[in-house]
Amino acid sequence: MFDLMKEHQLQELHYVQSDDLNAIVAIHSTQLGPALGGCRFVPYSDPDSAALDAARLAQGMTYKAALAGVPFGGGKAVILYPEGEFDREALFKRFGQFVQDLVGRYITAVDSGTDVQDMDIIRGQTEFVASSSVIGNPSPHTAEGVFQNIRMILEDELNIALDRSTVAIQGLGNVGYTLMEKLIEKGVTVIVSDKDSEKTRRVINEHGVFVAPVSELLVEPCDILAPCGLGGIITPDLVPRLNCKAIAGCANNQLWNEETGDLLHKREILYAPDFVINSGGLIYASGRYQGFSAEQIALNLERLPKTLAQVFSESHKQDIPTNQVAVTMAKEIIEA
Ligand SMILES: NC(=O)c1ccc[n+]([C@@H]2O[C@H](COP(=O)([O-])OP(=O)(O)OC[C@H]3O[C@@H](n4cnc5c(N)ncnc54)[C@H](O)[C@@H]3O)[C@@H](O)[C@H]2O)c1
Repeated sequence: MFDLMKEHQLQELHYVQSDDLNAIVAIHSTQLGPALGGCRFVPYSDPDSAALDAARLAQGMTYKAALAGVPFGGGKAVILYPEGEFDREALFKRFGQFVQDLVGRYITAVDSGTDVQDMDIIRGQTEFVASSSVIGNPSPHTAEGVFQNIRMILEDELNIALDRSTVAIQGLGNVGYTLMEKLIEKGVTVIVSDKDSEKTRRVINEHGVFVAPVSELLVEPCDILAPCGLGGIITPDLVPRLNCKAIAGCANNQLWNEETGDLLHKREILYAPDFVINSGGLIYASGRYQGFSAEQIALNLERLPKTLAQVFSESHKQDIPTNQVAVTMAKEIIEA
């Protein structure tokens, strides 16, 4: 446990074990404000993998908040999937009490496997929750941020018009599906894939897009590969087989490790660090939590491609990988 905290520079790591709930909250930093981050509810092979995921995601949230200019730190919660039948309402009620016990050092929100109805249950137990059915789903804002960044990469970095470009999207969930719709609307050729065949059937029927097999999507020839499923999918072994010019998607922690960023840099594949481009949902949720107007939130969202352009510019200038540049920029903001 302490090794994990040291490796990911965690400020705090909280566990709860009860009949209704086994969960972990990782707080990476509260330097810029309370740690804000989603509550993930997906199956893990074992509790250690869940804790590792929470730690990595919390660290990413700190960098994301710093670069998005929001006054929050980074945290993440993971609820371990119960074996067999379970009472979802009781589980999220107990989780809400767990969040309340942290008295505001951690603020929760939706993430993979949770929805705004779950957040409403949590809200019954604590005020420290930045999502609800009234606030709505942050995912469309994440999708809009990723779309604006993809547009910037195509037009400014790759010199390719949107309607002459091809984007391959892995994962047609809350964000990936909306991103696909936005790209299609602008005339982009879209290739998609999802492990859930119901979702791919739906997009074939509704949009007639090309669906690649799950095992092939990452190596499909395209201008931009947009990972929108889970993290850790860009591995060192995959890099030599990639057929894209840039990688820009919403999934958190896309790179297997830091070295993967070096390999992408050497292959001249432009990597848009996930925590730089997927903060639209955070900007929205934190803005609503602070009582900002829709106009103010929209203005904050517009800044995202400028931040990414700054990361690319430093990476070109210093000849270092974009992931390293982005972490350095985030740390400078936090330290300042
Ligand atoms: N929702 C947000 O606002 C938001 C914000 C920031 C980051 N993210 C991150 O973006 C990613 C997607 O978020 P979401 O809310 O759309 O999740 P989601 O659970 O709604 O969708 C993920 C989709 O990806 C598919 N998938 C997973 N692995 C796959 C694979 N290997 N190949 C093909 N399909 C695969 C799943 O079947 C699912 O349809 C997650 O990593 C999440 O942490 C989301």
